[in-house]
Amino acid sequence: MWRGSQFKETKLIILVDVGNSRIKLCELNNEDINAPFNSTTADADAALRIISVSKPSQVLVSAVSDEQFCERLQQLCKSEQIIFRRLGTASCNTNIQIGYQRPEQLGVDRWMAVIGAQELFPNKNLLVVDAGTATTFDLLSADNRHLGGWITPGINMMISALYRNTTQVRGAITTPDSLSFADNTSDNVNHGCWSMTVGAIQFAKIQAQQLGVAVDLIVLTGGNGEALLPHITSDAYYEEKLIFIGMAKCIDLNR
Ligand SMILES: Nc1ncnc2c1ncn2[C@@H]1O[C@H](COP(=O)(O)OP(=O)(O)O)[C@@H](O)[C@H]1O
Ligand SMILES: CC(C)(COP(=O)(O)O)[C@@H](O)C(=O)NCCC(=O)O
Ligand SMILES: [K+]
Repeated sequence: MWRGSQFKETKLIILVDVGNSRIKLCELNNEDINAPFNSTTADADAALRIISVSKPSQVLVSAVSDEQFCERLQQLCKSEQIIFRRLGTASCNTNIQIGYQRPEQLGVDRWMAVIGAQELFPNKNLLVVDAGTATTFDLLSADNRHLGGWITPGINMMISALYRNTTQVRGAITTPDSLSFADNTSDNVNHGCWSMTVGAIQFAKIQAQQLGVAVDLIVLTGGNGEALLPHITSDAYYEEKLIFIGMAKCIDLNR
Protein backbone atom coordinates (compact mmCIF):
# COMPACT_ATOMS: atom_id res chain seq x y z
CA MET A 1 0.00 0.00 0.00
CA TRP A 2 1.16 3.51 -0.78
CA ARG A 3 2.15 5.61 2.20
CA GLY A 4 2.77 9.32 1.96
CA SER A 5 6.07 10.33 3.41
CA GLN A 6 5.18 13.56 5.14
CA PHE A 7 6.91 12.42 8.36
CA LYS A 8 10.27 11.71 6.80
CA GLU A 9 13.08 14.20 7.10
CA THR A 10 15.48 12.74 4.57
CA LYS A 11 15.48 14.13 1.08
CA LEU A 12 12.75 12.31 -0.70
CA ILE A 13 12.73 11.91 -4.45
CA ILE A 14 9.63 10.73 -6.26
CA LEU A 15 10.17 8.77 -9.45
CA VAL A 16 7.38 8.92 -12.03
CA ASP A 17 6.95 6.55 -14.98
CA VAL A 18 4.37 7.75 -17.49
CA GLY A 19 3.47 4.91 -19.86
CA ASN A 20 0.75 4.66 -22.47
CA SER A 21 -1.66 2.92 -20.05
CA ARG A 22 -0.61 3.84 -16.57
CA ILE A 23 1.23 6.36 -14.46
CA LYS A 24 3.38 4.79 -11.76
CA LEU A 25 5.05 6.49 -8.82
CA CYS A 26 7.76 5.33 -6.43
CA GLU A 27 9.42 6.96 -3.49
CA LEU A 28 13.21 6.88 -3.53
CA ASN A 29 14.49 7.30 0.00
CA ASN A 30 18.25 7.01 0.26
CA GLU A 31 18.79 3.66 -1.49
CA ASP A 32 15.28 2.28 -1.03
CA ILE A 33 12.61 2.26 -3.68
CA ASN A 34 9.17 1.41 -2.34
CA ALA A 35 6.48 -0.54 -4.18
CA PRO A 36 5.03 1.44 -7.05
CA PHE A 37 1.71 3.17 -6.81
CA ASN A 38 -0.18 2.56 -10.06
CA SER A 39 -2.91 4.64 -11.49
CA THR A 40 -4.52 4.55 -14.88
CA THR A 41 -3.59 7.51 -17.02
CA ALA A 42 -7.21 8.57 -16.61
CA ASP A 43 -6.56 9.08 -12.91
CA ALA A 44 -3.71 11.52 -13.24
CA ASP A 45 -5.25 13.58 -10.43
CA ALA A 46 -4.51 10.83 -7.91
CA ALA A 47 -0.87 10.83 -8.95
CA LEU A 48 -0.64 14.61 -8.58
CA ARG A 49 -2.32 14.49 -5.17
CA ILE A 50 0.21 11.95 -3.91
CA ILE A 51 3.09 14.15 -4.98
CA SER A 52 1.51 17.16 -3.38
CA VAL A 53 1.00 15.32 -0.07
CA SER A 54 4.43 13.63 -0.04
CA LYS A 55 6.31 16.91 -0.43
CA PRO A 56 9.44 15.48 -2.08
CA SER A 57 12.51 17.61 -2.71
CA GLN A 58 12.62 16.40 -6.28
CA VAL A 59 10.46 14.72 -8.90
CA LEU A 60 12.15 12.74 -11.66
CA VAL A 61 10.07 11.80 -14.68
CA SER A 62 10.42 9.16 -17.38
CA ALA A 63 7.56 9.76 -19.79
CA VAL A 64 6.64 8.33 -23.18
CA SER A 65 3.06 9.58 -23.14
CA ASP A 66 0.59 12.09 -21.71
CA GLU A 67 2.32 15.43 -22.26
CA GLN A 68 -0.63 17.12 -20.59
CA PHE A 69 0.03 15.25 -17.35
CA CYS A 70 3.74 16.09 -17.57
CA GLU A 71 2.91 19.78 -17.93
CA ARG A 72 0.53 19.68 -14.96
CA LEU A 73 3.20 17.92 -12.92
CA GLN A 74 5.79 20.50 -13.87
CA GLN A 75 3.40 23.30 -12.87
CA LEU A 76 2.69 21.62 -9.53
CA CYS A 77 6.41 21.27 -8.85
CA LYS A 78 6.95 24.91 -9.70
CA SER A 79 4.24 26.10 -7.34
CA GLU A 80 5.41 23.80 -4.50
CA GLN A 81 9.12 24.52 -5.06
CA ILE A 82 9.93 20.95 -5.90
CA ILE A 83 12.79 20.34 -8.32
CA PHE A 84 11.35 18.88 -11.54
CA ARG A 85 13.55 16.83 -13.86
CA ARG A 86 12.47 15.05 -16.99
CA LEU A 87 14.80 12.32 -18.21
CA GLY A 88 15.71 12.00 -21.86
CA THR A 89 17.25 8.91 -23.40
CA ALA A 90 20.23 10.86 -24.69
CA SER A 91 20.81 12.84 -21.50
CA CYS A 92 21.61 10.14 -18.92
CA ASN A 93 25.32 9.48 -18.47
CA THR A 94 25.94 5.75 -18.61
CA ASN A 95 28.64 3.41 -19.85
CA ILE A 96 26.12 1.64 -22.09
CA GLN A 97 26.63 2.30 -25.78
CA ILE A 98 23.22 2.92 -27.28
CA GLY A 99 22.17 0.88 -30.32
CA TYR A 100 19.88 3.46 -31.96
CA GLN A 101 21.11 5.65 -34.81
CA ARG A 102 19.28 8.53 -33.15
CA PRO A 103 19.40 7.95 -29.38
CA GLU A 104 16.59 10.41 -28.65
CA GLN A 105 14.25 8.18 -30.67
CA LEU A 106 14.52 5.27 -28.22
CA GLY A 107 11.73 5.46 -25.63
CA VAL A 108 13.16 6.69 -22.34
CA ASP A 109 11.24 3.92 -20.51
CA ARG A 110 13.13 1.33 -22.55
CA TRP A 111 16.43 3.01 -21.78
CA MET A 112 15.66 3.10 -18.05
CA ALA A 113 14.72 -0.60 -18.18
CA VAL A 114 18.05 -1.40 -19.87
CA ILE A 115 19.98 0.63 -17.27
CA GLY A 116 17.97 -1.06 -14.51
CA ALA A 117 18.73 -4.50 -15.91
CA GLN A 118 22.46 -3.73 -16.10
CA GLU A 119 22.36 -2.55 -12.50
CA LEU A 120 20.73 -5.83 -11.35
CA PHE A 121 22.78 -8.16 -13.56
CA PRO A 122 26.06 -6.52 -14.61
CA ASN A 123 28.29 -8.15 -17.22
CA LYS A 124 25.64 -10.50 -18.53
CA ASN A 125 23.98 -10.75 -21.92
CA LEU A 126 20.46 -9.62 -21.15
CA LEU A 127 17.24 -9.60 -23.13
CA VAL A 128 15.08 -6.92 -21.56
CA VAL A 129 11.36 -7.34 -22.23
CA ASP A 130 8.82 -4.72 -21.12
CA ALA A 131 5.35 -6.18 -21.60
CA GLY A 132 3.09 -3.15 -21.26
CA THR A 133 0.84 -1.32 -23.72
CA ALA A 134 3.43 -2.24 -26.30
CA THR A 135 5.91 -5.04 -25.75
CA THR A 136 9.50 -3.95 -26.21
CA PHE A 137 12.61 -6.06 -26.57
CA ASP A 138 16.11 -4.69 -25.98
CA LEU A 139 19.37 -6.59 -26.13
CA LEU A 140 22.21 -5.58 -23.80
CA SER A 141 25.55 -7.36 -24.11
CA ALA A 142 27.82 -8.27 -21.22
CA ASP A 143 30.28 -5.65 -22.48
CA ASN A 144 27.63 -2.92 -22.19
CA ARG A 145 26.48 -2.55 -25.76
CA HIS A 146 22.79 -2.01 -26.40
CA LEU A 147 22.15 -3.84 -29.65
CA GLY A 148 18.73 -2.47 -30.52
CA GLY A 149 15.47 -4.33 -30.26
CA TRP A 150 11.88 -4.72 -31.33
CA ILE A 151 8.54 -3.10 -30.63
CA THR A 152 5.41 -5.24 -30.95
CA PRO A 153 1.81 -4.59 -29.93
CA GLY A 154 1.26 -5.40 -26.27
CA ILE A 155 -0.67 -8.56 -25.50
CA ASN A 156 -3.89 -6.78 -24.62
CA MET A 157 -3.57 -4.60 -27.69
CA MET A 158 -3.30 -7.70 -29.89
CA ILE A 159 -6.36 -9.26 -28.27
CA SER A 160 -8.51 -6.14 -28.48
CA ALA A 161 -7.43 -5.48 -32.09
CA LEU A 162 -8.60 -9.00 -33.01
CA TYR A 163 -11.98 -8.48 -31.40
CA ARG A 164 -12.36 -5.01 -32.89
CA ASN A 165 -11.51 -5.95 -36.46
CA THR A 166 -13.49 -9.19 -36.82
CA THR A 167 -17.17 -10.07 -36.70
CA GLN A 168 -17.23 -13.55 -35.22
CA VAL A 169 -14.16 -13.48 -33.03
CA ARG A 170 -15.62 -12.54 -29.68
CA GLY A 171 -14.53 -13.23 -26.13
CA ALA A 172 -12.81 -11.94 -23.03
CA ILE A 173 -9.34 -10.66 -22.24
CA THR A 174 -7.76 -13.16 -19.84
CA THR A 175 -4.39 -14.03 -18.36
CA PRO A 176 -4.18 -17.73 -19.23
CA ASP A 177 -2.37 -20.31 -17.09
CA SER A 178 -1.88 -22.57 -20.06
CA LEU A 179 -1.17 -21.71 -23.70
CA SER A 180 -2.48 -25.03 -25.00
CA PHE A 181 -4.46 -25.32 -28.25
CA ALA A 182 -7.95 -24.33 -27.20
CA ASP A 183 -11.51 -25.42 -27.97
CA ASN A 184 -13.38 -22.10 -27.84
CA THR A 185 -12.96 -18.66 -29.44
CA SER A 186 -11.98 -16.71 -26.36
CA ASP A 187 -9.25 -19.15 -25.33
CA ASN A 188 -8.04 -19.39 -28.94
CA VAL A 189 -7.49 -15.64 -28.94
CA ASN A 190 -5.96 -15.35 -25.49
CA HIS A 191 -3.71 -18.41 -25.75
CA GLY A 192 -2.73 -17.32 -29.26
CA CYS A 193 -1.81 -13.73 -28.38
CA TRP A 194 0.14 -14.72 -25.27
CA SER A 195 1.93 -17.34 -27.39
CA MET A 196 2.84 -14.63 -29.94
CA THR A 197 4.76 -12.85 -27.20
CA VAL A 198 6.33 -16.01 -25.75
CA GLY A 199 7.31 -17.05 -29.28
CA ALA A 200 8.83 -13.62 -29.97
CA ILE A 201 10.92 -13.93 -26.81
CA GLN A 202 12.21 -17.32 -27.97
CA PHE A 203 12.98 -15.97 -31.44
CA ALA A 204 14.70 -12.92 -29.92
CA LYS A 205 17.09 -15.34 -28.22
CA ILE A 206 17.90 -16.87 -31.62
CA GLN A 207 18.52 -13.41 -33.10
CA ALA A 208 20.83 -12.55 -30.20
CA GLN A 209 22.72 -15.81 -30.64
CA GLN A 210 23.26 -14.95 -34.29
CA LEU A 211 24.85 -11.66 -33.18
CA GLY A 212 27.22 -13.67 -30.99
CA VAL A 213 25.42 -12.50 -27.83
CA ALA A 214 23.93 -15.64 -26.32
CA VAL A 215 21.31 -14.46 -23.82
CA ASP A 216 22.21 -15.33 -20.22
CA LEU A 217 19.00 -14.02 -18.74
CA ILE A 218 15.66 -12.60 -19.83
CA VAL A 219 14.67 -9.66 -17.66
CA LEU A 220 10.93 -9.02 -17.71
CA THR A 221 8.94 -6.04 -16.56
CA GLY A 222 5.63 -4.31 -17.37
CA GLY A 223 1.99 -5.06 -16.59
CA ASN A 224 2.09 -8.49 -18.21
CA GLY A 225 5.68 -9.36 -17.29
CA GLU A 226 4.99 -11.46 -14.23
CA ALA A 227 2.30 -13.51 -15.98
CA LEU A 228 4.72 -14.25 -18.85
CA LEU A 229 7.33 -15.70 -16.50
CA PRO A 230 5.87 -19.23 -16.13
CA HIS A 231 5.67 -19.55 -19.93
CA ILE A 232 9.36 -18.82 -20.49
CA THR A 233 11.43 -21.98 -20.59
CA SER A 234 14.87 -20.36 -20.23
CA ASP A 235 16.34 -18.37 -17.34
CA ALA A 236 14.13 -15.38 -16.70
CA TYR A 237 13.60 -12.84 -13.94
CA TYR A 238 10.69 -10.47 -13.35
CA GLU A 239 11.24 -7.07 -11.75
CA GLU A 240 8.25 -4.79 -11.29
CA LYS A 241 10.49 -1.83 -10.47
CA LEU A 242 12.98 -2.21 -13.33
CA ILE A 243 12.37 1.25 -14.79
CA PHE A 244 12.63 2.83 -11.34
CA ILE A 245 15.90 1.02 -10.63
CA GLY A 246 17.20 2.50 -13.90
CA MET A 247 16.00 5.97 -12.93
CA ALA A 248 17.64 5.74 -9.49
CA LYS A 249 20.87 4.67 -11.20
CA CYS A 250 20.66 7.73 -13.47
CA ILE A 251 20.51 9.96 -10.39
CA ASP A 252 23.69 8.30 -9.09
CA LEU A 253 25.45 8.58 -12.42
CA ASN A 254 24.60 12.26 -12.80
CA ARG A 255 25.39 13.49 -9.30
N1 LIG B 1 -3.18 -4.88 -12.60
C1 LIG B 1 -3.08 -4.37 -13.82
N2 LIG B 1 -3.47 -3.10 -14.06
C2 LIG B 1 -3.38 -2.57 -15.30
N3 LIG B 1 -2.89 -3.22 -16.35
C3 LIG B 1 -2.49 -4.48 -16.17
C4 LIG B 1 -2.56 -5.12 -14.92
N4 LIG B 1 -2.08 -6.37 -15.05
C5 LIG B 1 -1.74 -6.51 -16.34
N5 LIG B 1 -2.00 -5.38 -17.03
C6 LIG B 1 -1.74 -5.17 -18.47
O1 LIG B 1 -0.51 -4.50 -18.57
C7 LIG B 1 -0.57 -3.48 -19.58
C8 LIG B 1 -0.09 -2.19 -19.00
O2 LIG B 1 1.20 -2.42 -18.54
P1 LIG B 1 2.11 -1.23 -18.05
O3 LIG B 1 3.48 -1.80 -17.95
O4 LIG B 1 1.54 -0.58 -16.86
O5 LIG B 1 1.96 -0.27 -19.31
P2 LIG B 1 2.50 1.16 -19.68
O6 LIG B 1 3.89 1.29 -19.09
O7 LIG B 1 2.50 1.08 -21.15
O8 LIG B 1 1.55 2.18 -19.16
C9 LIG B 1 -1.96 -3.40 -20.07
O9 LIG B 1 -1.98 -3.95 -21.37
C10 LIG B 1 -2.76 -4.28 -19.11
O10 LIG B 1 -3.68 -5.06 -19.76
C1 LIG C 1 7.54 1.58 -27.44
C2 LIG C 1 6.81 2.38 -26.39
C3 LIG C 1 5.49 2.85 -26.98
C4 LIG C 1 6.53 1.49 -25.17
O1 LIG C 1 5.73 2.20 -24.28
P1 LIG C 1 4.78 1.52 -23.17
O2 LIG C 1 4.25 0.26 -23.72
O3 LIG C 1 5.67 1.23 -21.98
O4 LIG C 1 3.74 2.52 -22.84
C5 LIG C 1 7.68 3.60 -25.91
O5 LIG C 1 8.90 3.13 -25.44
C6 LIG C 1 7.90 4.59 -27.01
O6 LIG C 1 7.06 5.39 -27.31
N1 LIG C 1 9.11 4.53 -27.67
C7 LIG C 1 9.52 5.42 -28.71
C8 LIG C 1 9.90 4.67 -29.96
C9 LIG C 1 11.11 3.75 -29.80
O7 LIG C 1 11.45 3.31 -28.69
O8 LIG C 1 11.73 3.46 -30.84
K1 LIG D 1 6.24 -1.35 -22.72
